[in-house]
Order: sequence, then structure tokens, then C-alpha cells
Amino acid sequence: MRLVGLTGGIASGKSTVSRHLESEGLPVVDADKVARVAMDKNTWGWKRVVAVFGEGILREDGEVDRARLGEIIFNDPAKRGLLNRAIQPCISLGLLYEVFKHWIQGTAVVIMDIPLLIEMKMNYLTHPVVVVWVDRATQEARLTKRDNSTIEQARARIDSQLPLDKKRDLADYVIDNSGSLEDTILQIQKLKTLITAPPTWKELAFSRFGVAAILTAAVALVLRLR
Ligand SMILES: CC(C)(COP(=O)(O)OP(=O)(O)OC[C@H]1O[C@@H](n2cnc3c(N)ncnc32)[C@H](O)[C@@H]1O)[C@@H](O)C(=O)NCCC(=O)NCCS
Ligand SMILES: Nc1ncnc2c1ncn2[C@@H]1O[C@H](COP(=O)(O)OP(=O)(O)OP(=O)(O)O)[C@@H](O)[C@H]1O
Repeated sequence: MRLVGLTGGIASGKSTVSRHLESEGLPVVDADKVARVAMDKNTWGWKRVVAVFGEGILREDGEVDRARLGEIIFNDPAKRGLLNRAIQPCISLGLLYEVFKHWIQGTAVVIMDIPLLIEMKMNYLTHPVVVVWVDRATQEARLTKRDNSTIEQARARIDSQLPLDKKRDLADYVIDNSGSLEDTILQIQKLKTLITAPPTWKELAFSRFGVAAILTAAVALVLRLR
């Protein structure tokens, strides 16, 4: 199975790219969605977050107050580190579960839309690593517009991630989303051709048929050698 890592900075356009790929029939695992489920009331993640931030972080209905938590962690690196340590193991497990479901179904290509792919060192598990890049001024403008936030709030969020230029340096494929949507769609089409190319031997070996074949061969070998 081919796991394509799709990452970038906040509001650089990851969802725009993944939505387009999904509309063309490619399955997408969205880490922001997985992270939300991982923090639902009374889950393991919720308990870990409440253990760190206290019950004061909850709304009246018992769910985590995301706006308040965001205000805290995007303005305080130490608190952000605490949240990351509490919730990221739960996110990783959630992502693993999503990948496993696709693996069982025999899906050939899965787009892993993970904002913190490189920060969480998951880039080593995906190939190719695709970085959706924008210039800083465009990123700030799009983020303030989308979230209806101030420039200070937008900058705090942008600066809480690895600089986008560094992510671009670590990419196997870069989508420059600073221009028009049409421009980006052309780049997505080229990416689609690349990632839907026939599987490599390594990918075949890790497919469910590959693993079944290797296990069968191993069992046969062990039985012969006895
Ligand atoms: C702090 C929270 C509650 C704020 O929620 P909110 O609904 O306002 O934002 P949302 O979840 O939609 O995230 C928006 C974007 O913020 C960025 N972001 C989220 N968490 C982090 C983080 N810990 N560090 C840096 N950037 C982050 C991502 O680019 C993400 O796409 C939420 O982002 C969260 O639970 N973060 C921790 C989980 C996490 O690491 N998520 C990223 C998935 S890999
Ligand atoms: N090429 C483009 N031209 C104009 N607007 C764009 C373009 N690409 C994305 N946008 C807009 O910029 C905003 C951010 O895009 P998007 O939500 O896809 O980013 P993201 O990287 O998924 O963000 P997040 O990290 O918060 O999940 C959205 O409002 C989107 O409509």
C-alpha cells in the first residue's frame, strides 16, 4: 500500500488539495478529524488532556473547549508541548487504525493529510512526502480571512509549527499554492499521475496479498526444514 504524506503549514491549502484528490476518487485520512475524535468526551485522549489542563478546560457539556485550548497552546510553547505529549499518542493510534482499515480493504493509495507530519516524524512512514507551500504573506492573509482572526492570532498559529520553508526542503514533491486555484489544480493533476503509478516491489510486499504470500512462504519453509 502506498501512503502519501500530505502536509504543509496552517492554511497553506492542504484541505483544498486533499478535497480535490478525494473528488478524483483517492481516499484521504484527515489527521485533524482523527485528532478531534481522539479528544471526544470520556475517551482516553480526553482524559489525558483533562489530567494536564484540568476540568477548567471543559465546556458545560463536558467536551473540551477547543477555542480556549487553542488560545492557550498557540501562545505558550511549554503548554503546547504538554498538549502534544498528551494527545499525539492517541492521534498516532487513530491514524494507525485508519491505515489498517484501508490495508484490510486492499486500498492501493491513501492520502495521509497530516498538518504535523514532519513535526511528529511520520514523514519517514510515508512516500512521497508532499508539501503544500505558500508564501508567508498569502498564508497570513488566507488564515485571517478563513478564521476571521487577528493578524497576531494568525502569526501565533503559524509560528507554532516548523517553518514552512524547512518543510519544503524536506519534501519529495512541492505544490506551490500561492497562486490561483487553477494553477494549483494543474500541479495536483501532475501529482495524481505520480502517485497512481504502478506499485513498486516494496509496496507490493507490504500489500495484504504480499504479506499473506510472504507468511505462507515462511510457514512452508519452516515446515520443510523440520
Ligand atoms: C488546540 C486545538 C484544540 C484547537 O482546535 P481548533 O478547532 O481551533 O483547530 P483545528 O483542530 O481545526 O486545527 C487547525 C490547525 O491548527 C494546527 N495545529 C493544531 N494543533 C497543533 C499543534 N499542537 N501544534 C501546531 N499546530 C497545530 C494545524 O495546522 C491544524 O490544521 C486543536 O488544534 C488540537 O487539539 N490540537 C492538538 C492536536 C494536534 O496535534 N492536531 C494536529 C493533527 S496532526
Ligand atoms: N489557491 C488558492 N487561492 C485562494 N484561496 C485559497 C487557495 N487555496 C486555499 N485557499 C483558501 O485558503 C484557506 C486555507 O486553505 P485550507 O483550509 O485548504 O488550508 P489547510 O492547510 O487545510 O488549513 P489547516 O492547517 O487549518 O487545516 C481556505 O479558506 C481556502 O479556501
